[in-house]
Amino acid sequence: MPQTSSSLHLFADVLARVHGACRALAADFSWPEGIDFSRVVVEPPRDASHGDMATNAAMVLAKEAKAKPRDLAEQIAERLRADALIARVDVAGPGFINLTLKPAAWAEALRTVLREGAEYGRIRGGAKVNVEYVSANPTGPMHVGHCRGAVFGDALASLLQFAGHDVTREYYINDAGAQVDVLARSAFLRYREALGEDIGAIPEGLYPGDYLKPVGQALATEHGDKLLAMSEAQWLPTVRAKAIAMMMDEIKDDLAALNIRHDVFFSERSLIETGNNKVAETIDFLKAKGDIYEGRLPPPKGAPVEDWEDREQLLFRATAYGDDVDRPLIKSDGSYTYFASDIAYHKNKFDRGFAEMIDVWGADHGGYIKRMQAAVKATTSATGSLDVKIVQLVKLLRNGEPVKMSKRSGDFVTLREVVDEVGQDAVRFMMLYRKNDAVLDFDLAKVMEQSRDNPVFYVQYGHARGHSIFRNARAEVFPELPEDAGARIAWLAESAVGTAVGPR
Ligand SMILES: NC(=[NH2+])NCCC[C@H](N)C(=O)O
Repeated sequence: MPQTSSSLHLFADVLARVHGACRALAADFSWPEGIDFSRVVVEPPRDASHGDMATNAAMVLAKEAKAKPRDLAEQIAERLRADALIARVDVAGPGFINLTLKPAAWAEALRTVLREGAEYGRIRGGAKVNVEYVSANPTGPMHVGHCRGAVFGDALASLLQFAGHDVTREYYINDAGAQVDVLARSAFLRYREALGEDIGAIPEGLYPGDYLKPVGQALATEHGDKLLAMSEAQWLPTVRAKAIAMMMDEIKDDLAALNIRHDVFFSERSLIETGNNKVAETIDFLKAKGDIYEGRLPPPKGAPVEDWEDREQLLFRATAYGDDVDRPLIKSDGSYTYFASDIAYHKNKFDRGFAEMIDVWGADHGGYIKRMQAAVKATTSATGSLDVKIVQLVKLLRNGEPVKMSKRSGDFVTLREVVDEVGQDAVRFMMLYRKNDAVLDFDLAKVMEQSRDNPVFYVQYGHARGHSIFRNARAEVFPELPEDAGARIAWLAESAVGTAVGPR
């Protein structure tokens, strides 16, 4: 993505200075060509008393620079000490470098924020980005796990959009696998129930939730008892289509309750339409490139692998693109693997103009990342990129106790139940409260409390306190500080705020 920031972030600025120091050393000491500086980071130090920022530069570059991390750190530190922005440089531990900036650097950063106002953070010349998130299977209402991916993906898309990218929010509907046939059979049972039959307990292996009752009723209204006379092969496509449509309507409603709206809903089934089979096309495309072969997979070494079969089969050469094993494309029953369709799907995104793709997936998809990235590399000749964000599980609690399943869904607590109970804002806030890759505790009782243990309340409290700071400033320090927010920002940008934040 373009990096032409109008207001270089202070951390990015300091990182550029660290890179500069390393590049100068590379020239002076003739380090080998092509050293990868991308692992160098500048972050807040773990302990604030160590300074404003810390960098791992010496630690990650030492090997290639053929120096001891500690010695290299001293050399980098020496150069950074000459930097006008930096007040103090300390080498710590095995070779960390701690930096303290001059107060003027922070004051200038604040002034930039004030000057740019609501435009702060935008870039020029954004890219077309596709963010795929939620993509929950259309087999029932969404649960709290989906909720986290939904909010995270939506916030990420909004952020990219604000920054200046041309963002498309997309949902992949998995409407082609075995699970939607199970959905159809479950709905058919509810249809018989709606016609007055006593269906007894829902058999093992079918979806038990009450949410399929309306589907059964709708089918009965639409078809009367006509479907009863048909064979399963005859009624299944009709029942499946109806059930999927009704599930998707429900999912869209649930998402709307969180103020989430996707631009594109992409059907997996549309990829394998007769006469327009994108999966077959993609397989041919990869075959022509030499990325597909007939072969046998070695038995998995560690834990059992779900799709391993000891047979000669069609394989994608994923190992040529960074994956651990080659991957099956066609199952023993002749149908495509989930992965085969997904390759065609991502190729389709690329063909629609999205070289930048981001997928937000649930915690159970961790093992699937490498193969999908390999496929994107292969189908786009490495001109497209796929970034995958995994969202970890949410532990739903009430006063510290795990919340049990709900009746409506048959097993899980639905997203709707949670939103209805605590409201959209609290849900959205809590879903972003921890990093996406850390497990999250979400206590339904706590988010309603008026206490400092409740982060939702605490942020609102912080907002109120922020206003009282301006009120006090006006009363005691700057009587001329405007009350109107816009005028206040303009005044602060022009004022001697540098002296106000610096040491006196
Ligand atoms: N392109 C993808 N594979 N997206 C993720 C799909 C997630 C899948 N439907 C699930 O519910 O687990």
